[in-house]
Amino acid sequence: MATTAASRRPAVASAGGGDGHGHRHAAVLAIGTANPASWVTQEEYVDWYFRVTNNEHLADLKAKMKRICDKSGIKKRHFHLTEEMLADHPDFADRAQPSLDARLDVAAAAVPELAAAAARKAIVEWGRPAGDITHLVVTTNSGGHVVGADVRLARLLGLRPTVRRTLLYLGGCSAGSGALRLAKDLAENAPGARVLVACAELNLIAFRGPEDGCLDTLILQGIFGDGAGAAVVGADPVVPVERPIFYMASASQTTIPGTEHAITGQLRKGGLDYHIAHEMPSLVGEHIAHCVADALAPLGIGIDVDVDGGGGWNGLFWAVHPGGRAILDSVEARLALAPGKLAASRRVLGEFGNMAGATVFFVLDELRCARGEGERRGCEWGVAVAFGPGVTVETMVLRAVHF
Ligand SMILES: CC(C)(COP(=O)(O)OP(=O)(O)OC[C@H]1O[C@@H](n2cnc3c(N)ncnc32)[C@H](O)[C@@H]1OP(=O)(O)O)[C@@H](O)C(=O)NCCC(=O)NCCSC(=O)CC(=O)O
Repeated sequence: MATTAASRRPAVASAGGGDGHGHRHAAVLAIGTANPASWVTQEEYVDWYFRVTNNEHLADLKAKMKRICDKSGIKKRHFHLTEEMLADHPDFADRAQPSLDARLDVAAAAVPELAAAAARKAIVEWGRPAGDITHLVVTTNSGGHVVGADVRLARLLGLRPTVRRTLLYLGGCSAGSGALRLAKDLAENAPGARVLVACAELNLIAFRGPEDGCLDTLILQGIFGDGAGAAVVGADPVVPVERPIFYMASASQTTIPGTEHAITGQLRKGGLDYHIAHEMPSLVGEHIAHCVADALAPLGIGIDVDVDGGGGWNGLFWAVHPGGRAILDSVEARLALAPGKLAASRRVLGEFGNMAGATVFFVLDELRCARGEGERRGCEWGVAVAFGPGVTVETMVLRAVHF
């Protein structure tokens, strides 16, 4: 008989967010997001991109880029990098030029500022003073400094000098989920801890003009956008001030053997040189079921994927990293998810593109606002899944407080 998450509650979970054995689960207590003010519609992007990089003569590549953008499921993307900035830094469009120093100089100020915009919203929602934050976890793919974005962010927010900081660079698109996993561990193991997690991503670190023979440049420039997300994480919420949104029942990481080649990147003189293999959508589709099943099993949630065409997966709500439209399609097809189950991920992809590690905060924010809609209705339990270099799959099992 099929056992679905909808029909069977985990034997080990208690109402207060614990595991029934005195171990308290951390909760996401607040979420904030932010984007740079300037944005380009996906419809206009191809003309914009080939014009500002002085490559309008590359007609074939332009036509291919148009096909990619048309099929991307993206409506607009926000960018810190503007046409004016590119006029001052034409070297950003040519990765043969030594532009890394200039890119890092821009990112040094812009990353903490964008992260602070998201974090301020999270702190306001949290309802307690910034000085009550005990730990700070900051992650970005757009940086390489000491003193880093964590110190600057702590200063911008007025955090205590004793706040315990962790800075994570170059974690790819799974970085935000990895940071949340770390926050969960900190919150559950340090009594009274309140962990601020922040991630800011700027496309300018990897921006480059189109090049013959490097087709993943088009993917990179065609789907990635800028954004920042933040969350406050803590166990044992102080009611009524703190209002949990999602309890974090478990968080796990899997590295898919033999896939190190699939997503690679390196900081080079011309910026972050990032490559994404064509097979990412099928790779994700192939591995998502066992990663999620492995994460659910210890909680006593079983999914029988062989019954009802795999319909058991519909008993969960889903926060899948929208790495690209084809990735969401692949997950939806493999898990036989009902239409609308990935609507939060698709809305975020549509409004902002793939914001790498920051994206998970946007998807969780969408999901908690989507109470009446198909993706959440009736589902107490759900999963957040993100993919990054490794290939890494970060899986977090969540229990929604209001469902
Ligand atoms: C790019 C797409 C929107 C295109 O849509 P479709 O696949 O439906 O359309 P399509 O097959 O006609 O593809 C349009 C054109 O793009 C080309 N194309 C597709 N994927 C490509 C890739 N990865 N590299 C190079 N070219 C690619 C196709 O060959 C085709 O060329 P032609 O038209 O000439 O035949 C989609 O494939 C997509 O969403 N891909 C997922 C992108 C991805 O891997 N994202 C993960 C980012 S990594 C991440 O999130 C984690 C991290 O970075 O850490």
